[in-house]
Amino acid sequence: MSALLSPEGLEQRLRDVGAQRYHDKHPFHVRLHAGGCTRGEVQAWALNRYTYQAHIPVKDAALIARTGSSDLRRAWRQRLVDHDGAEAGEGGVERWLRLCESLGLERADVLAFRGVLPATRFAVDAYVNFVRERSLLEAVASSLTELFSPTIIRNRVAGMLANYDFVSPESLAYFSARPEQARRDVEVALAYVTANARTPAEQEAVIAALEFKCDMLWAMLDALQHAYVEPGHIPPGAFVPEG
Ligand SMILES: O=C(O)c1cc(C(=O)O)c2c(n1)C(=O)C(=O)c1cc(C(=O)O)[nH]c1-2
Repeated sequence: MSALLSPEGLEQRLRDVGAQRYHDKHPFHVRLHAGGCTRGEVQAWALNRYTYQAHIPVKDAALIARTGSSDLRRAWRQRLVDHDGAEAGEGGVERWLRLCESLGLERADVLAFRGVLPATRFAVDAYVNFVRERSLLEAVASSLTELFSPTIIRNRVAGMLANYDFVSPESLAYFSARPEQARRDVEVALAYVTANARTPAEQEAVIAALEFKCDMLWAMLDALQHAYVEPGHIPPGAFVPEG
């Protein structure tokens, strides 16, 4: 039986999970950021990642529906505004669609999830179901990959702007707001987790939830790598790059 960790000790264990398993280390991301991807591979990444983006507010709404705490609902609802916008035509999901369009994808195809890899759908569904079905503590903890997202986003934007002539600061506008939003999201989630994981078993469940989330993000990139890079087996019905 493990000992009860201090809040700082728990945070350190969570940071260790990211250091070992976060998707910044995945070969597909390394290739994407270093300029090694073809335009078709970048399109496939953006198209598949749209599935994740579109379901983030679905899982956040599911989490809000599960809590009896006004404080948690009030803090968490900002995420819905960030992704869905305060008005139609605003917000992160819309900005991700514009990124896809700027890469030459048809908006209607992206919105319909046309050509998305089966493994992307399964991974994203697993995340939404995790947040619906596991304890509220685990659901909150699973968002904590955002501890690590500001660094990968900074590296991605710098790398993609330096290496691809078909990418512009406007096309990457999605990422401008994210580091600050992630910092605020993490503050809420980390405070919740450290206050509510009060037994060694609860702390282990929090750590396992973050491992699950890292695995899910990793699996999405494994699917992209397998389909579009090595060995290049595109599943039936999935997006086929031109040329
Ligand atoms: O670009 C990235 O690598 C990255 C990673 C993550 C993440 O770690 O889950 C998120 C995002 N971006 C992101 O933009 C985002 O809105 C987001 C929400 C969440 C979440 O689990 O609630 N993760 C992430």
